[in-house]
Amino acid sequence: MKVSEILKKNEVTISCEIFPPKQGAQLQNYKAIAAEIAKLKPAYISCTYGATGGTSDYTVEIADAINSYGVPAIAHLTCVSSTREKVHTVIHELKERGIENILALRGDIPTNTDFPLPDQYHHAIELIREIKEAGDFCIGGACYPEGHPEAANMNEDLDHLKEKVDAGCEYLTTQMFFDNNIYYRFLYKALAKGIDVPVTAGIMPVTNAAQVKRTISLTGNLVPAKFLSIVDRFGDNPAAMKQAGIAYATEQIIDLIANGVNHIHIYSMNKPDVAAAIMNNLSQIYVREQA
Ligand SMILES: NC(=O)C1=CN([C@@H]2O[C@H](COP(=O)(O)OP(=O)(O)OC[C@H]3O[C@@H](n4cnc5c(N)ncnc54)[C@H](O)[C@@H]3O)[C@@H](O)[C@H]2O)C=CC1
Ligand SMILES: Nc1nc(=O)c2c([nH]1)NC[C@@H]1CN(c3ccc(C(=O)N[C@@H](CCC(=O)O)C(=O)O)cc3)CN21
Repeated sequence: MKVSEILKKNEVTISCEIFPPKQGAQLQNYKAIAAEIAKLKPAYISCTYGATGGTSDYTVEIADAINSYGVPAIAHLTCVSSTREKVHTVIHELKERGIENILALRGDIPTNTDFPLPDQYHHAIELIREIKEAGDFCIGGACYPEGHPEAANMNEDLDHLKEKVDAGCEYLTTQMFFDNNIYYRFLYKALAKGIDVPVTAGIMPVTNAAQVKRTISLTGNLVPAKFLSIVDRFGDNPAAMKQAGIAYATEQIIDLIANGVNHIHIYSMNKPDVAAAIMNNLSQIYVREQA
């Protein structure tokens, strides 16, 4: 099923995100993680492409497995560290396997190579246009409520975002944020630019202290004082930090839904227990059909 169809319904959706195995890791274990998250009945599950050391070779496999568990899959696809040939091969594989949803991304710029390489991709929009040409996919894009760290300013970043939507992005998913006001302000600015596709709110449950550093380096964001005091107080007590991180994410989600935001994307990242705890906290708020 296309994610654009799911997001059209006037109801709350909660989705999850996982990453593929690193080279040499057991694919079967990652499929088992996907199956566990699928049991929670999220609206869809997305699988990253080469992020965090996971290898892009397995994204198609994992997306296929997600679909087989009865949950719509989104395969991420990044282009900046890839050749056109490789990208077209992956698009072809996705089509063959009946994977209808692609999150079209530029991707993080590798630190060990020169950028830009001649004759290669520079921005997500080039990938969006090529996917659109290649078949009947539902295409999503990324957006940055605090501005992309490489963007000169928010205004320019939003102009590029509008171009991505005009090129065929049917929905957008946000970079993680820890203060909902940042998301609300972003929605107003995006609307003012004429960006009127659904913008799913990306929530990252930070359940250990090491993730805080990782998150700041991924996003270039500041984290609010309220969040930092949680890390300060509970960072070296893993069980307490996990509980506090789950509560923080739950509270963010409840505030979003209470204020009319229907679509929440949890960066659950291969932690079925964390995804389950949040879903359980929302059991009367996000009610799904029983199997
Ligand atoms: N590997 C994965 O699965 C995921 C990766 N990401 C990350 O998101 C980040 C960037 O990806 P996207 O948002 O897809 O990139 P993008 O190409 O849309 O934007 C990246 C930067 O380039 C600027 N830009 C965009 N189009 C432009 C144009 N035509 N001319 C000049 N400047 C332009 C933007 O304002 C922004 O600063 C990366 O850091 C990526 O790795 C995000 C989610 C998942
Ligand atoms: N700049 C950027 N690059 C990305 O790849 C990316 C984003 N932003 N934002 C949205 C999602 C979120 N991503 C994430 C989020 C969290 C972890 C994370 O916490 N990783 C852990 C565990 C990794 C492992 O077990 O291998 C880590 O410590 O790195 C990784 C990728 C990938 N995506």
